[in-house]
Amino acid sequence: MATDALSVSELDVCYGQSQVVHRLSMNLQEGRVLALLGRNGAGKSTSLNTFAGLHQARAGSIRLAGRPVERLSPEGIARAGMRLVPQGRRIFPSLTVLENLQVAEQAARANDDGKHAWNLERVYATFGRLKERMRQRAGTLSGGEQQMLAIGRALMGNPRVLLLDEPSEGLAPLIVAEVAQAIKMLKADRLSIVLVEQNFNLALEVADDVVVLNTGHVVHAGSADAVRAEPELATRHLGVF
Ligand SMILES: Nc1ncnc2c1ncn2[C@@H]1O[C@H](COP(=O)(O)OP(=O)(O)OP(=O)(O)O)[C@@H](O)[C@H]1O
Repeated sequence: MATDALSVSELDVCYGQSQVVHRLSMNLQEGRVLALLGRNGAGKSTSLNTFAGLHQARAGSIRLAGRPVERLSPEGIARAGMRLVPQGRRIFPSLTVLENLQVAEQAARANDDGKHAWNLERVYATFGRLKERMRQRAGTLSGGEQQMLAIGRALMGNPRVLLLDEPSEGLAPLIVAEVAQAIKMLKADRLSIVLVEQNFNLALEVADDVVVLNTGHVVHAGSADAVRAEPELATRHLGVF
């Protein structure tokens, strides 16, 4: 059987004495999108940040294409092929679109193996809007364009796994549809994606697999098809939908 792109096993994460993720296990197969859902405070961002090395897990393992990464630094994990697009996007607002992408490119090339599957041209081909706006300061882009730029920056590092933390946050419905399109394109490119979302409809539109967290515990895991057929499987844990 093929090795999973990302395999998380029995992960415990704490802030001080307070445990916020309990024995989280999940597997992401290559070229698939796994939606990690849950109410506010369920532990979704904490989980994603732990995968990316920003928090140390108290216990458990995180394997990227079979390789344990839970002891690596965030930079080491990024180099190994897993990139986080954080909540709030964190682009450089005073730099242009092009400069933002170039900074990401330089950081990636300083320590890679010479293979550049993603480059400026390919990012522009994927997100035409970024090409149109390449001389514009990133801080003046719309929310949706900033999200595309944040994803573009991550792609410049040639990830095999992308971690997307609430990409639709604060975006108008039309723009959310563009984000959904972008995620589908990346999936068609065989990227493997963990998507944290409050937007249930967006998540179900693009996901293959669904994991629902409630106060840091997995309360549902299964195929997105099953949730599409019976939304109640997930919605009863999500409250607001
Ligand atoms: N730096 C921190 N120190 C202490 N507790 C934290 C910290 N960050 C988050 N928490 C707590 O950990 C729990 C999980 O938070 P987390 O941000 O992972 O949830 P989430 O599911 O991503 O929710 P949201 O959608 O609101 O971002 C919450 O109870 C939160 O208050």
